[in-house]
Amino acid sequence: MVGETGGVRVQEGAHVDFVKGHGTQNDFVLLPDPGVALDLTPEFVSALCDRQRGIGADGVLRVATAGALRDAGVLATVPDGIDDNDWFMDYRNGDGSIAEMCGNGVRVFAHYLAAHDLVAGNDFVVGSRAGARPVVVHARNGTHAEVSVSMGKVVFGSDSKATIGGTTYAGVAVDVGNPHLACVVESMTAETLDDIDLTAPITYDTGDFPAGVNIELITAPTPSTVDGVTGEVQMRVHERGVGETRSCGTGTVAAAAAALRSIGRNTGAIIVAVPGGRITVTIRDNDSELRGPSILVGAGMLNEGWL
Ligand SMILES: N[C@@H](CCC[C@H](N)C(=O)O)C(=O)O
Repeated sequence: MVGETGGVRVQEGAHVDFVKGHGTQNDFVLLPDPGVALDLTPEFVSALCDRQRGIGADGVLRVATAGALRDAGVLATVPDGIDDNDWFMDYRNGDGSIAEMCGNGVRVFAHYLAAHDLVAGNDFVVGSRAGARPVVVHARNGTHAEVSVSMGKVVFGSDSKATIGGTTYAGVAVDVGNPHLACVVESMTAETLDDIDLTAPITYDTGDFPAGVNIELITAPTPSTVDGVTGEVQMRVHERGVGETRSCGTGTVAAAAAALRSIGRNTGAIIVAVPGGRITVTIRDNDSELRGPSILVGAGMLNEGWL
């Protein structure tokens, strides 16, 4: 038997719990759904993420194991490197579209798992459509955590460009499991970056990015004052499927790699300052790492028929 809760078909008698969290103010609604009872239609996800008629968020993270998602037909197969019993971040953008990976989301997801004793220890794998993402929860309580994520190898593509509100920015395609156009703008200052209108119309080369793209505008790196860190940049982002967000974890990895490349380096650590906070990204030859905060804001239950 199924009933309707907020427009979502669920087993009768079930209700829909949610948790709200954010990583550097990139915010998410987490839906614990171990039985994969929820049908995350684009209509439902976009209503839930709507800041007037829903809970409000940049994206949705369904919490279920990889095997359960496959058995329910949400995943065609479990990606390599992920076990059936691993928790899998089933990520949706605010417009309801599916994305391969979310770097801020995976930190919040890992914090939620650890805070709810759903994993043994602080060092475990989170599954994503881009593959396994090993995480370490360094310090946490039920509200705050510091989490690092191994984000895999960063792959550069071709040079490309985007036009935002009539101004064209040159950048480079960067694959961090999802697609990015990272534009390091030598002449840009923190102030001129602030002044850019990211609600203005945006065009990019759809030949380079047939599945859409996340676009980062980045200042040139300045030397860091933090020990062992190569440099610092400021970044703003326009996310595929969302619009401007106050942070994008995969975007900070793309930005750090592009910033290092702009000073002739392939590896190093960069602090990326975004409107929502600061993230440390380390780029290595065959791997990258994102380290930053997670905050679990609160929890609640969706009222039946809210949608
Ligand atoms: N905010 C995320 C990225 C979410 C996915 C992105 N919008 C896409 O469509 O690729 C992050 O923190 O990485």
